Amino acid sequence: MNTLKLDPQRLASGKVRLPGSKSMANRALLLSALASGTTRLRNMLDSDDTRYMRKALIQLGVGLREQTLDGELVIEVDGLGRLFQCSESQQLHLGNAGTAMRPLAAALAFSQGDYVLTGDKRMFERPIGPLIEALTAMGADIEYQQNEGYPPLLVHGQAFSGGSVCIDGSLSSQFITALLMVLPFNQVATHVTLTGELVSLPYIELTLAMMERFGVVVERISDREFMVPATGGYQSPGEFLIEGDASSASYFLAAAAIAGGTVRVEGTGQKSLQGDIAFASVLQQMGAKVTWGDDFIEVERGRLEGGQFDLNAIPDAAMTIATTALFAAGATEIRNVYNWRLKETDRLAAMATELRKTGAEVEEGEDYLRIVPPATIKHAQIATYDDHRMAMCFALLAFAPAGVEIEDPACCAKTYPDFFQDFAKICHL
Ligand SMILES: O=C(O)C1=C[C@@H](OP(=O)(O)O)[C@@H](O)[C@H](O)C1
Ligand SMILES: C=C(OP(=O)(O)O)C(=O)O
Repeated sequence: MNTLKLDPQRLASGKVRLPGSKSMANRALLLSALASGTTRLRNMLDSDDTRYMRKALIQLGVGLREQTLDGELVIEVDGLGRLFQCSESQQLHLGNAGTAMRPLAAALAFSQGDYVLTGDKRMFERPIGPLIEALTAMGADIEYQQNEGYPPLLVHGQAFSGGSVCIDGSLSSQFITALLMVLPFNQVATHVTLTGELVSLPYIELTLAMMERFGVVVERISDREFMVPATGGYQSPGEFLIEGDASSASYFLAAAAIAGGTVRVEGTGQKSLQGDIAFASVLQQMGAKVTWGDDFIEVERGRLEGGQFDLNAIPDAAMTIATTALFAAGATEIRNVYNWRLKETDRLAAMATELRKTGAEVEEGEDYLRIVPPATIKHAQIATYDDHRMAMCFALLAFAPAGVEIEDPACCAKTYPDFFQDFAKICHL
């Protein structure tokens, strides 16, 4: 087992230019592939999740050209101006990338051809049933190859039928995102009704904002009803800049809040389309000092106090609050995060187990964690469960008196291959 030992650090300070947002990168790749015209995607993230998407698009016949300019990855995508059409059946391996599996399942359901969508073992445990039900109601023909409701999938491309659909958004917003992104290709405008207790709402806003940049304006009839116009597809905006990843920003901002001095992340800011910038507001509520710019966020240390936070809107950055809680006075309760259980690992169980190794007292509920920090954070060897965010959020224990050891640090490649190099740059003895 490869482990990374982080010796105890005294101070966090410096600037970090963030890698591109995974959520924006995979949406932008797919929208560009389907749009009419060529799109130049700036600040592309180069990580496992975006590589799965890129590779799949190439297999589906999309022309992608890569260039690195001053360290920035730029990808030019020759849009098809239609859905996919493959004469031979294609097997797409999508790793554990939810943002590739869900949107591609929807796009391929109404493309021509037969497709197998497969991935890592964990992907076979992550539900997709509510999306497949909605697609099927619109005419799709999709078979589950192993277990009902889960990938791998066998998709026989079909034409759309009908102009209205309901979709359950209580397990993942990605189902709604996936459905919305394919619907402009329907022959008629589609009335979409969202059912269930909705989760991760800012990601739906991100989808709508990005569809708009590609020429499709979805009408909001109410909080739960949308009308997606039948535009025949998307128009390339020419160039699209992928913002710095706001979830990745959370590790650096939390480091400053815990250890001081001042850390600035660049590439995202108060005008961001990403919901995870709200992480900085949670740090502020805990006592950190936050300064917002249009393209940066800066945090200075404050006296951190725990509290009760409903973090349903920012499930990814919420994991960073769980490790920050070890450095706060009093208990922290992270509420309304049931779908942590459906992600790279069962994050509620994994988080509770690993936090306890530090001496913290942790209560794990069905959809919450209550964390009481220990008097002194103990040295621990942290298991990471092939979950990039477990590896990255526990790096904060470098600011504990005895440091930390992180198992399999390379799993951070899912969204941030250079994370530990960048983290080392803001750590000071
Ligand atoms: O749409 C997206 O880009 C994402 C939505 C969220 O998933 P859920 O909607 O399943 O919570 C988030 O956790 C994931 O990392 C990215
Ligand atoms: C939940 C995550 O990934 P995915 O896009 O695979 O759902 C994540 O990045 O934390």
